[in-house]
Amino acid sequence: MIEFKQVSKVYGTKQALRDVSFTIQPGEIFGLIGHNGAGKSTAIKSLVSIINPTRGEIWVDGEKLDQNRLEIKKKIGYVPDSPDMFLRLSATEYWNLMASAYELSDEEMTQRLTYLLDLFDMKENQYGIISSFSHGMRQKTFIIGAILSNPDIWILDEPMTGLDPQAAFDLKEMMKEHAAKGKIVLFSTHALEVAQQICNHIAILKKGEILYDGTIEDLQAENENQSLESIYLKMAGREAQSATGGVE
Ligand SMILES: Nc1ncnc2c1ncn2[C@@H]1O[C@H](COP(=O)(O)OP(=O)(O)OP(=O)(O)O)[C@@H](O)[C@H]1O
Repeated sequence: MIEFKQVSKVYGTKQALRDVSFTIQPGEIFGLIGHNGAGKSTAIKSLVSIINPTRGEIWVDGEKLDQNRLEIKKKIGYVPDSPDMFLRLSATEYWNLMASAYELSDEEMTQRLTYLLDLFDMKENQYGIISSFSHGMRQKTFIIGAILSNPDIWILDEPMTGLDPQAAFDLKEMMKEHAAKGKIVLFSTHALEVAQQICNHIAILKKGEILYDGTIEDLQAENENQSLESIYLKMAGREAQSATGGVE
Protein backbone atom coordinates (compact mmCIF):
# COMPACT_ATOMS: atom_id res chain seq x y z
CA MET A 1 0.00 0.00 0.00
CA ILE A 2 1.18 3.53 -0.79
CA GLU A 3 -0.09 6.46 1.27
CA PHE A 4 0.42 10.16 0.64
CA LYS A 5 -0.61 12.14 3.71
CA GLN A 6 -1.02 15.86 3.10
CA VAL A 7 2.15 16.07 1.02
CA SER A 8 3.25 19.55 -0.07
CA LYS A 9 6.30 20.58 -2.08
CA VAL A 10 7.57 24.09 -2.60
CA TYR A 11 10.40 24.82 -5.05
CA GLY A 12 11.61 28.33 -4.18
CA THR A 13 8.39 30.29 -4.42
CA LYS A 14 6.58 27.70 -6.56
CA GLN A 15 4.06 25.52 -4.77
CA ALA A 16 4.21 22.32 -6.83
CA LEU A 17 2.10 20.16 -4.49
CA ARG A 18 -0.39 21.30 -1.87
CA ASP A 19 -1.78 18.91 0.77
CA VAL A 20 -1.87 15.94 -1.59
CA SER A 21 -3.38 12.83 0.01
CA PHE A 22 -4.28 9.50 -1.57
CA THR A 23 -3.98 5.79 -0.81
CA ILE A 24 -3.13 3.12 -3.37
CA GLN A 25 -4.12 -0.43 -2.47
CA PRO A 26 -2.37 -3.62 -3.62
CA GLY A 27 -3.74 -4.75 -6.98
CA GLU A 28 -4.44 -1.23 -8.21
CA ILE A 29 -3.32 0.46 -11.40
CA PHE A 30 -3.26 4.08 -10.29
CA GLY A 31 -3.16 6.85 -12.89
CA LEU A 32 -1.99 10.36 -12.04
CA ILE A 33 -3.59 12.73 -14.52
CA GLY A 34 -3.05 16.44 -14.94
CA HIS A 35 -1.95 19.22 -17.27
CA ASN A 36 1.72 20.09 -17.85
CA GLY A 37 3.08 21.42 -14.58
CA ALA A 38 0.24 19.99 -12.46
CA GLY A 39 2.70 18.26 -10.12
CA LYS A 40 2.65 14.65 -11.35
CA SER A 41 6.43 14.25 -11.61
CA THR A 42 6.92 16.04 -8.30
CA ALA A 43 4.62 13.52 -6.59
CA ILE A 44 6.45 10.63 -8.28
CA LYS A 45 9.93 12.00 -7.49
CA SER A 46 8.89 12.38 -3.85
CA LEU A 47 7.83 8.74 -3.76
CA VAL A 48 11.09 7.47 -5.29
CA SER A 49 13.17 9.67 -2.94
CA ILE A 50 14.65 11.94 -5.61
CA ILE A 51 13.25 14.95 -3.80
CA ASN A 52 11.96 15.55 -0.28
CA PRO A 53 8.47 16.91 0.26
CA THR A 54 8.39 20.22 2.12
CA ARG A 55 5.59 18.91 4.35
CA GLY A 56 3.56 15.75 4.81
CA GLU A 57 4.32 12.06 4.96
CA ILE A 58 4.66 9.19 2.48
CA TRP A 59 4.18 5.61 3.67
CA VAL A 60 4.86 2.41 1.75
CA ASP A 61 3.59 -0.92 3.08
CA GLY A 62 3.15 0.57 6.53
CA GLU A 63 6.67 2.06 6.67
CA LYS A 64 7.45 5.75 6.65
CA LEU A 65 9.52 6.62 3.59
CA ASP A 66 12.01 8.96 5.22
CA GLN A 67 12.81 6.35 7.89
CA ASN A 68 13.13 3.34 5.56
CA ARG A 69 14.39 4.74 2.26
CA LEU A 70 16.74 1.94 1.22
CA GLU A 71 14.34 -0.87 2.02
CA ILE A 72 11.48 0.89 0.23
CA LYS A 73 13.62 1.78 -2.80
CA LYS A 74 14.33 -1.92 -3.37
CA LYS A 75 10.61 -2.60 -3.73
CA ILE A 76 10.26 0.05 -6.43
CA GLY A 77 10.99 0.00 -10.16
CA TYR A 78 10.99 3.55 -11.53
CA VAL A 79 10.92 4.93 -15.06
CA PRO A 80 11.80 8.65 -14.98
CA ASP A 81 10.29 11.09 -17.48
CA SER A 82 13.67 12.38 -18.71
CA PRO A 83 16.54 10.16 -17.64
CA ASP A 84 19.22 12.28 -19.35
CA MET A 85 22.11 11.28 -17.11
CA PHE A 86 22.29 7.76 -18.54
CA LEU A 87 22.27 8.65 -22.22
CA ARG A 88 25.98 8.02 -22.75
CA LEU A 89 25.73 4.41 -21.62
CA SER A 90 24.85 1.51 -23.85
CA ALA A 91 21.54 -0.18 -23.07
CA THR A 92 23.39 -3.20 -21.69
CA GLU A 93 25.59 -1.02 -19.47
CA TYR A 94 22.46 0.65 -18.11
CA TRP A 95 20.77 -2.67 -17.39
CA ASN A 96 23.92 -3.98 -15.69
CA LEU A 97 23.91 -0.88 -13.51
CA MET A 98 20.27 -1.49 -12.57
CA ALA A 99 20.94 -5.18 -11.91
CA SER A 100 23.78 -4.38 -9.53
CA ALA A 101 21.77 -1.64 -7.79
CA TYR A 102 19.05 -4.20 -7.12
CA GLU A 103 21.59 -6.95 -6.31
CA LEU A 104 20.40 -9.39 -8.97
CA SER A 105 22.48 -12.53 -9.49
CA ASP A 106 23.97 -13.09 -12.97
CA GLU A 107 21.54 -15.93 -13.48
CA GLU A 108 18.48 -13.85 -12.53
CA MET A 109 19.73 -11.01 -14.70
CA THR A 110 20.22 -13.22 -17.75
CA GLN A 111 16.87 -14.90 -17.32
CA ARG A 112 14.89 -11.67 -16.89
CA LEU A 113 16.77 -9.81 -19.59
CA THR A 114 16.25 -12.57 -22.15
CA TYR A 115 12.52 -12.43 -21.46
CA LEU A 116 12.29 -8.62 -21.54
CA LEU A 117 14.49 -8.15 -24.64
CA ASP A 118 12.24 -10.50 -26.50
CA LEU A 119 9.06 -8.88 -25.18
CA PHE A 120 10.16 -5.36 -26.06
CA ASP A 121 11.85 -6.37 -29.30
CA MET A 122 15.15 -4.86 -28.17
CA LYS A 123 17.59 -7.71 -28.87
CA GLU A 124 19.11 -6.01 -31.88
CA ASN A 125 19.65 -2.77 -29.99
CA GLN A 126 20.98 -4.10 -26.73
CA TYR A 127 24.56 -2.89 -27.29
CA GLY A 128 23.58 0.48 -28.79
CA ILE A 129 24.33 3.78 -27.02
CA ILE A 130 21.13 5.13 -25.48
CA SER A 131 21.66 8.66 -26.87
CA SER A 132 21.52 7.24 -30.40
CA PHE A 133 18.11 5.65 -29.77
CA SER A 134 14.73 7.00 -30.84
CA HIS A 135 12.51 8.24 -28.00
CA GLY A 136 10.52 5.01 -28.01
CA MET A 137 13.67 2.86 -27.88
CA ARG A 138 14.97 4.93 -24.97
CA GLN A 139 11.67 4.49 -23.22
CA LYS A 140 11.82 0.73 -23.72
CA THR A 141 15.41 0.72 -22.37
CA PHE A 142 14.36 2.50 -19.18
CA ILE A 143 11.25 0.37 -18.73
CA ILE A 144 13.35 -2.79 -19.00
CA GLY A 145 15.80 -1.34 -16.46
CA ALA A 146 12.99 -0.52 -14.05
CA ILE A 147 11.34 -3.93 -14.08
CA LEU A 148 14.47 -6.05 -14.44
CA SER A 149 14.49 -6.88 -10.74
CA ASN A 150 10.78 -7.75 -10.81
CA PRO A 151 9.96 -5.13 -8.16
CA ASP A 152 6.60 -5.17 -6.38
CA ILE A 153 5.80 -1.54 -7.14
CA TRP A 154 6.10 -0.08 -10.64
CA ILE A 155 6.27 3.70 -10.87
CA LEU A 156 6.25 4.97 -14.41
CA ASP A 157 6.39 8.66 -15.32
CA GLU A 158 4.60 9.02 -18.66
CA PRO A 159 5.60 5.54 -19.82
CA MET A 160 3.55 5.48 -23.04
CA THR A 161 5.22 8.52 -24.60
CA GLY A 162 6.92 7.53 -27.83
CA LEU A 163 6.08 3.83 -27.69
CA ASP A 164 4.89 2.24 -30.91
CA PRO A 165 1.41 0.67 -30.80
CA GLN A 166 2.76 -2.83 -30.20
CA ALA A 167 5.06 -1.77 -27.35
CA ALA A 168 2.28 0.35 -25.81
CA PHE A 169 -0.12 -2.60 -25.99
CA ASP A 170 2.46 -4.96 -24.48
CA LEU A 171 3.26 -2.55 -21.66
CA LYS A 172 -0.42 -2.11 -20.82
CA GLU A 173 -0.85 -5.89 -20.71
CA MET A 174 2.21 -6.18 -18.45
CA MET A 175 0.83 -3.51 -16.14
CA LYS A 176 -2.48 -5.38 -15.92
CA GLU A 177 -0.73 -8.69 -15.24
CA HIS A 178 1.42 -7.10 -12.55
CA ALA A 179 -1.59 -5.56 -10.79
CA ALA A 180 -3.54 -8.83 -11.11
CA LYS A 181 -0.83 -10.43 -8.94
CA GLY A 182 -1.77 -8.01 -6.16
CA LYS A 183 1.07 -5.56 -6.92
CA ILE A 184 0.88 -1.82 -7.47
CA VAL A 185 1.37 0.10 -10.72
CA LEU A 186 1.46 3.90 -10.47
CA PHE A 187 1.88 5.93 -13.62
CA SER A 188 1.39 9.46 -14.82
CA THR A 189 -0.15 10.15 -18.17
CA HIS A 190 -1.69 12.71 -20.45
CA ALA A 191 -3.34 9.92 -22.40
CA LEU A 192 -6.85 9.76 -20.98
CA GLU A 193 -7.77 6.80 -23.18
CA VAL A 194 -4.93 4.81 -21.62
CA ALA A 195 -6.14 5.72 -18.14
CA GLN A 196 -9.65 4.69 -19.15
CA GLN A 197 -8.42 1.36 -20.51
CA ILE A 198 -6.35 0.19 -17.57
CA CYS A 199 -6.72 2.26 -14.39
CA ASN A 200 -8.90 1.10 -11.54
CA HIS A 201 -8.00 4.22 -9.57
CA ILE A 202 -7.12 7.73 -10.74
CA ALA A 203 -6.21 11.06 -9.21
CA ILE A 204 -6.63 14.29 -11.14
CA LEU A 205 -4.13 16.97 -10.19
CA LYS A 206 -4.42 20.65 -10.99
CA LYS A 207 -1.81 23.19 -9.95
CA GLY A 208 -0.57 20.84 -7.25
CA GLU A 209 -3.95 20.02 -5.75
CA ILE A 210 -6.05 16.88 -6.02
CA LEU A 211 -9.33 17.58 -7.79
CA TYR A 212 -10.52 13.99 -7.84
CA ASP A 213 -9.41 10.72 -6.22
CA GLY A 214 -11.36 7.56 -7.00
CA THR A 215 -12.48 5.27 -9.79
CA ILE A 216 -13.28 6.38 -13.33
CA GLU A 217 -16.65 4.64 -13.04
CA ASP A 218 -17.60 6.71 -9.96
CA LEU A 219 -16.38 9.89 -11.63
CA GLN A 220 -18.51 9.17 -14.69
CA ALA A 221 -21.52 8.20 -12.58
CA GLU A 222 -21.23 11.55 -10.77
CA ASN A 223 -21.09 13.33 -14.15
CA GLU A 224 -23.99 11.92 -16.16
CA ASN A 225 -21.74 9.28 -17.70
CA GLN A 226 -19.88 11.79 -19.87
CA SER A 227 -16.56 10.77 -21.38
CA LEU A 228 -13.47 10.99 -19.17
CA GLU A 229 -12.10 13.59 -21.57
CA SER A 230 -15.04 15.95 -21.23
CA ILE A 231 -15.19 15.53 -17.42
CA TYR A 232 -11.43 16.09 -17.18
CA LEU A 233 -11.55 19.20 -19.35
CA LYS A 234 -14.40 20.62 -17.30
CA MET A 235 -12.49 19.99 -14.07
CA ALA A 236 -8.95 20.84 -15.10
CA GLY A 237 -9.19 22.52 -18.49
CA ARG A 238 -9.24 26.10 -19.71
CA GLU A 239 -12.98 26.44 -19.11
CA ALA A 240 -12.54 25.58 -15.43
CA GLN A 241 -9.52 27.89 -15.15
CA SER A 242 -11.36 30.87 -16.60
CA ALA A 243 -14.34 30.14 -14.35
CA THR A 244 -12.03 30.38 -11.33
CA GLY A 245 -10.26 33.52 -12.40
CA GLY A 246 -7.79 32.62 -15.14
CA VAL A 247 -4.47 30.85 -15.54
CA GLU A 248 -1.54 31.73 -13.26
N1 LIG B 1 13.38 21.63 -9.84
C1 LIG B 1 12.39 22.53 -9.92
N2 LIG B 1 12.59 23.82 -9.60
C2 LIG B 1 11.59 24.73 -9.65
N3 LIG B 1 10.34 24.45 -10.05
C3 LIG B 1 10.08 23.17 -10.41
C4 LIG B 1 11.08 22.16 -10.37
N4 LIG B 1 10.52 20.99 -10.79
C5 LIG B 1 9.23 21.28 -11.07
N5 LIG B 1 8.97 22.58 -10.84
C6 LIG B 1 7.68 23.27 -11.00
O1 LIG B 1 6.72 22.56 -10.24
C7 LIG B 1 5.48 22.47 -10.95
C8 LIG B 1 5.10 21.01 -11.12
O2 LIG B 1 6.02 20.41 -12.00
P1 LIG B 1 5.98 18.85 -12.36
O3 LIG B 1 7.19 18.54 -13.17
O4 LIG B 1 5.75 18.07 -11.12
O5 LIG B 1 4.66 18.79 -13.27
P2 LIG B 1 4.08 17.61 -14.20
O6 LIG B 1 2.64 17.48 -13.85
O7 LIG B 1 4.90 16.40 -14.07
O8 LIG B 1 4.21 18.26 -15.64
P3 LIG B 1 4.45 17.59 -17.10
O9 LIG B 1 3.15 16.96 -17.47
O10 LIG B 1 4.74 18.78 -17.95
O11 LIG B 1 5.58 16.63 -16.99
C9 LIG B 1 5.69 23.21 -12.28
O12 LIG B 1 5.22 24.51 -12.12
C10 LIG B 1 7.20 23.19 -12.45
O13 LIG B 1 7.64 24.32 -13.18
